[in-house]
Amino acid sequence: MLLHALSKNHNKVVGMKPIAAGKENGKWLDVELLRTAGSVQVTDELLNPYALEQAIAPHIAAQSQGIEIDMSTIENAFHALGELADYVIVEGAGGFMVPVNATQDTSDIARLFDLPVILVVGMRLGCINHALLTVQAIRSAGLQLFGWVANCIDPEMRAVKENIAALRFRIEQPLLGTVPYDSAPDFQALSRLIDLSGLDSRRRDSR
Ligand SMILES: Nc1ncnc2c1ncn2[C@@H]1O[C@H](COP(=O)(O)OP(=O)(O)OP(=O)(O)O)[C@@H](O)[C@H]1O
Ligand SMILES: C[C@H](N)[C@H](N)CCCCCC(=O)O
Ligand SMILES: [Mg+2]
Repeated sequence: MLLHALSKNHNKVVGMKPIAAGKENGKWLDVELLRTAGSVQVTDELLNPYALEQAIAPHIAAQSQGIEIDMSTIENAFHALGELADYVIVEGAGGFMVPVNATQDTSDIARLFDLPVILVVGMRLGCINHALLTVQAIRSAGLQLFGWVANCIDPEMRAVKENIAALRFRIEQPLLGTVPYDSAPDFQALSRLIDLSGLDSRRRDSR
């Protein structure tokens, strides 16, 4: 949805999944989704430098395959994608502070490139605490939270509106959109719910 939303104003957008853990039917789903949503075709080596077999924490999945995740491999791929596209959206794995090797975690990927962070909050009981802790972690990593997305992953959740309001009140950065529960999403159509106009003003500000 983010890639489709960006494509409206920018020709060349690409997704990156530095580390994918877990195959489904022989494929890494996030990698397939990102490849389809991007407007620039790139190799899997750039889009997804680390494709791990098991759907478990990446440092454990990597270790079980005798692989060590090396940030310089991710860095090279990211820079190569940056040459090919106007925007690269980098998807994390499992959250903001998930270990990728003995000393580094997913927040280090964002730090390596000083990326503005988009926090996707899976709306369910416990998400307020989870989201606010993540906002604090983003700040203490020295990164900028660009905005957040409310993703309605639980069709049974009670007081969804009130929960979103509670987060809006407590998170300074904008809510970029609310994604409804949808078991067969049309990402292109749903992208109308995402507002990334702040990215362009951010670009203007930095000139
Ligand atoms: N809005 C939604 N409506 C219905 N199901 C959803 C929604 N968002 C996510 N899901 C389902 O929840 C599961 C986990 O979602 P998803 O894979 O997008 O999480 P993720 O945060 O990208 O995970 P990872 O960090 O591993 O990439 C998937 O089965 C997905 O289909
Ligand atoms: C496999 C899964 N979909 C994610 N890619 C990895 C989740 C790792 C979570 C690690 C943890 O916080 O305990
Ligand atoms: Mg994902």
